Amino acid sequence: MRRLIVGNWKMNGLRGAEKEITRLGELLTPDDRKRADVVVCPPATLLGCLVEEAAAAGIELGGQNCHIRPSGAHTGEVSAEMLADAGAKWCIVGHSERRQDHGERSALVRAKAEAALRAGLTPIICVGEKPEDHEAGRAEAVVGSQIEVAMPNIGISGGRFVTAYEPIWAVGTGVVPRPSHIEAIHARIRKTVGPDTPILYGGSVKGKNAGGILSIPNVDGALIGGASLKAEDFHEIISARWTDHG
Ligand SMILES: O=C(CO)COP(=O)(O)O
Repeated sequence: MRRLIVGNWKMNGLRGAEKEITRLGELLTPDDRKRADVVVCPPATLLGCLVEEAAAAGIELGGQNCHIRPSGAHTGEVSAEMLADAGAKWCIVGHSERRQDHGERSALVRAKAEAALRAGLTPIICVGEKPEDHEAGRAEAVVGSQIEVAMPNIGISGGRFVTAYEPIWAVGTGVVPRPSHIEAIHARIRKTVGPDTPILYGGSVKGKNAGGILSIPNVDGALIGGASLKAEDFHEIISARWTDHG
């Protein structure tokens, strides 16, 4: 089965980043393209600059966040319509850095996912437990309730969405959960989202561990931070060998 590999550049990238996209396009082999769909989510300021290079490289673009309204008096915000207008096809919502830094809760994340759907974008809904929840053995319960609340109304624009499990203690730390942990949480998410919604894993995915992670049952792709910034590193992940779990 094809995997979905998404790069989240976070607050990184200035003009000139086009060359990373072009380089990635050069690195992707026909076999890579057969095995994976590739999406890059740069800062909103770069979307317009990267559109041509991304199209030439066969890569889709996404936003990293959106407002719940299409337009209006919301200083400093970017709407899903604006992201779509700038060339995005996807939008990350509910990333743990937004939940932590901006107090976003799952009900707001759901409203953002629905706004993305109304704008014709595919939302990538992030969930994941804090270190203290993990240590207390509450990961499954916490993630289960996050996804139950954040899941959009299926009736909106066909309702296609993607989920991403990113345990906060694994984001940017170099620590990766045991495969059995990832498997258990993905199985819990699957129960809520059903068989057709891709579930990505995110948190310290690198070229070296990507094949193993992408071989875990119910891991349909990966959401990558640091290792998506350089085309070579990102390509190492996309070209990793995984085994299908049917
Ligand atoms: O937050 C992430 C992707 O959204 C994961 O970040 P890292 O890959 O840098 O751990």
